[in-house]
Amino acid sequence: MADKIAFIGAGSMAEAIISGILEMGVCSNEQILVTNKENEDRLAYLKGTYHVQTGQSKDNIMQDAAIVVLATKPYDIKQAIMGIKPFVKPNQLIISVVAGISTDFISTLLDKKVAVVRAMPNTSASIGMSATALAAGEFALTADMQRAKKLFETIGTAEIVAEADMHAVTAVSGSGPAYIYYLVEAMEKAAVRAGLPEKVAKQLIVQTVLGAGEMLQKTGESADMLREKITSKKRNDRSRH
Ligand SMILES: NC(=O)C1=CN([C@@H]2O[C@H](COP(=O)(O)OP(=O)(O)OC[C@H]3O[C@@H](n4cnc5c(N)ncnc54)[C@H](OP(=O)(O)O)[C@@H]3O)[C@@H](O)[C@H]2O)C=CC1
Ligand SMILES: O=C(O)[C@@H]1CCC=N1
Repeated sequence: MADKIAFIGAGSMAEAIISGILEMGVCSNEQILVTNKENEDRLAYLKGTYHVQTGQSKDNIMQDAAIVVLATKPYDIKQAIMGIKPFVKPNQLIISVVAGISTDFISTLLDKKVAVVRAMPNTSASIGMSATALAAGEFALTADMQRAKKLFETIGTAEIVAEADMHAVTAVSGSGPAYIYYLVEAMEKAAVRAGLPEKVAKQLIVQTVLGAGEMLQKTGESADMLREKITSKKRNDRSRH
């Protein structure tokens, strides 16, 4: 894929996708263009770290982009769309990763029959391990969905779902890594409290999380079956199977 990709929003999610697609060699650094609202330090950081093109001119950022990724917080999306609206071209593919914002809302604001795809990746995109769900907007054709799917498959897995399911996806896999990190934080604190050196505790916990994830994937066994193999019953409990 040699398309130029413009990012409207330069936060955690934009960085995770940028880092992932560069790592996977989807496109070159110069083919990634990034803008934000006002934070120049953030753009300088992204330019310095990933050697991507950055700037505040929405016109320049949008000019040759084949794909435009909307990556602002939900409460900023209206202003962000109004900022790029004059520069959106009919052949551009708009991909929004913004939680809770429908493709209809975006299309209505753009007031153009341009393809809009809603995506819900997660921050593991930065290491090529995102679980992404995609939903088609009214003007997104099968070819647009395939293009979006191909892009997100370079940074993990990608599933096409009904747009009505996107709220559930956001809770499950979009926010999913946070549940795991929260669990790890608690395990680390408990391990140190129980006397383990912090470094040893971290190593044991990370490997445990990795191993459990791989067990779920490789054995195909259900989570409750796998859990039961660990949570030994009392000696006289015969309900074990
Ligand atoms: N973080 C995550 O794990 C995931 C996030 N998402 C979704 O991705 C979106 C972005 O989240 P996240 O990256 O965490 O948020 P951040 O707050 O880290 O980044 C938001 C970015 O949007 C920019 N922005 C705000 N207003 C405008 C504007 N008018 N024009 C251009 N850029 C603008 C901000 O710029 P400035 O700093 O200058 O204000 C900032 O760069 C959210 O909608 C979220 O729901 C989806 C999946 C996972
Ligand atoms: O806080 C948010 O907006 C997002 C949704 C998915 C993960 N975090």
